[in-house]
Amino acid sequence: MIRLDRVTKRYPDGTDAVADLSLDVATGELVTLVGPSGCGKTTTMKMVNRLIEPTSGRIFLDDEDITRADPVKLRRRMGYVIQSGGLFPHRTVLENTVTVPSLLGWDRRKAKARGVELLELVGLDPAKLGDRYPHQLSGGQRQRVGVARALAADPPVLLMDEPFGAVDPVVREHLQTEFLRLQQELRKTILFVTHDIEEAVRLGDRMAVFSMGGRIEQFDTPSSVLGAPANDYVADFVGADRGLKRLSVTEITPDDLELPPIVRLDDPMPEALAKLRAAGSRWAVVLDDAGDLHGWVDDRVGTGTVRDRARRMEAWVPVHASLKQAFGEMLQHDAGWVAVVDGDRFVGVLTPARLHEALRRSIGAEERDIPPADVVLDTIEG
Ligand SMILES: Nc1ncnc2c1ncn2[C@@H]1O[C@H](COP(=O)(O)OP(=O)(O)OP(=O)(O)O)[C@@H](O)[C@H]1O
Repeated sequence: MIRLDRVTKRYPDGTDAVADLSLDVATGELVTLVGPSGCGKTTTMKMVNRLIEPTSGRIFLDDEDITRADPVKLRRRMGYVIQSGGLFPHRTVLENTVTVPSLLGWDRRKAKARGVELLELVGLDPAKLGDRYPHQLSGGQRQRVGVARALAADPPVLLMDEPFGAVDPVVREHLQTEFLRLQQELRKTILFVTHDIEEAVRLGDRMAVFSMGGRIEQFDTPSSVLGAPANDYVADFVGADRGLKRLSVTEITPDDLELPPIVRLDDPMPEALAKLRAAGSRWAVVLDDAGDLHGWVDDRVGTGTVRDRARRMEAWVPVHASLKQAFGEMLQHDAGWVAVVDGDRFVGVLTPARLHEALRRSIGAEERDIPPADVVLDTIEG
């Protein structure tokens, strides 16, 4: 747990970067700090690992007041990732990754094994990339090495300052997805600075919206910040396209899904077609012998078994993915629907119409403070 208690930072030239700020990050929680350039996000973060000393106030890590802790020892308990990756240019990827274990005096074999494990964890091939130098990597790869390095000594806390800021939007989204998956596994306590509202919404369990002078205007879940901005500043900052941003924070639930007819790979085609016709559907989902998702088959007449005609389904998302992920899959694969799976088990399909309904229900639930399932949608009949 990290707790900032009425922290103020005034720089020697009189700039008030942070004013009387209180904030807490629970163990295993990811809190995003978001706000315009110069609003004091970085100053706030750097006070936590004592790269900057607060003028007043106290900062706690668990129950320890770290305003008095040894900064070097403190930083070993906190991984730190910065925008450019901050890698040492004359050290290889593997050497960069094990910077902290080496400083801690781990023996070389153990440190190397840890480096290899971490590169794999962040999706880089150690055999291929471990001996390269940072300039021989893409921007996205460098950021991943930055994350691997921060995790090397398994610190309980991660401080991340615009870690995905230097890469293009497509790579950024990819890194965010992987990072979320990683965090589900690792459950680090994370303070994450960004000026990108979409990123703050997507990654944060809670988000702190800053205004100039290091003031927090709202500190709440992304869903609440989007649904019920605390004041005009926050409403302006989160922007008019709140509905679109809600796509990122609204999870798919089983109630959103349609259940098309289901056939098996070994079913004879005429039997499968009869099933389709009975259900009034143009296509069916195909499951394999184990009951896992294989793909789909359409209603064109054919002989043989479903196996001869079935096509693989490329567009799928795990249950509890966001509506935005589902929409992204549909666009990427030019698909009219996406399959939703729980592990390998097929749960149902999400169609564009159902996705739209789920989004409207999510907005209605937030506005009226009721569960999404209780929202009654008026529909204009076409
Ligand atoms: N060493 C310093 N001396 C004086 N003023 C400083 C110093 N460092 C930062 N500031 C000022 O403090 C304020 C907050 O800066 P900070 O870097 O924390 O903002 P930020 O929100 O992280 O901005 P950005 O998104 O642009 O990185 C700014 O007005 C900045 O100019």
